[in-house]
Amino acid sequence: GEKGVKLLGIWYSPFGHRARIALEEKGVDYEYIEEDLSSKSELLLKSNPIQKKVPVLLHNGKPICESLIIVQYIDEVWPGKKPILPSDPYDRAQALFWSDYVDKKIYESGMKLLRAVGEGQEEAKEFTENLKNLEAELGERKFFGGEVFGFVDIAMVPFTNWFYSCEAICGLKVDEAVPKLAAWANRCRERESVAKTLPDPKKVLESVVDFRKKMGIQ
Ligand SMILES: N[C@@H](CCC(=O)N[C@@H](CSO)C(=O)NCC(=O)O)C(=O)O
Repeated sequence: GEKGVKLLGIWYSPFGHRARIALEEKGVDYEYIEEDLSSKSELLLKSNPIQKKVPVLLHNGKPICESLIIVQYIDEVWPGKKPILPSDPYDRAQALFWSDYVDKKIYESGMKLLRAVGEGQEEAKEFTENLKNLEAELGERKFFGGEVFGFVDIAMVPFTNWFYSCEAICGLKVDEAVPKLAAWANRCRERESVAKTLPDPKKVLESVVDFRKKMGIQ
């Protein structure tokens, strides 16, 4: 296996899951290091002094920060099998557009929903609309990469772990709202790289409930 590959992460972070799924897809041996964000390690502060966030990939002692940049780096350093980003410039641009969409629209509206006070109907509506745009982009394809489980698939699949919490907290039935996207999520979750990386959605719900309690959200 590859010497000197470490990933700093935190168990619940969809951003860290992206990097782990990419490493697993490429068959790269790596050491996973769980971070404690309540008292950040020297290694994290030294490796990512600007953002002080996880994930951080350490490759031969050199840090790479930001999850989508880490995935792109992994794709370039271990090109071998299973390309993650398309080689065609136009397809690449579309992949970067939709992964950015996940980062901005899906993540932010999803977080607003998980933090919603009361029924969260407005937040659920916005989150659902954003999911519908993704579903339209997927269309009838197997993956966002077409036949290939690629960059946008890796960018988005960790956030499907929030669907269970969305239903528990505000009754949003994602598989009814976006059935084709829900089917895509199930296809992805059958992959070993995803199955061994994503935590149990019930455990994620516990941490969301715990977070809401800490924030005094009813
Ligand atoms: N754009 C970045 C986001 C990483 C992030 O928010 N990481 C969080 C943990 S997951 O919610 C984090 O490290 N937070 C620590 C802090 O904000 O102090 C990426 O894609 O890697």
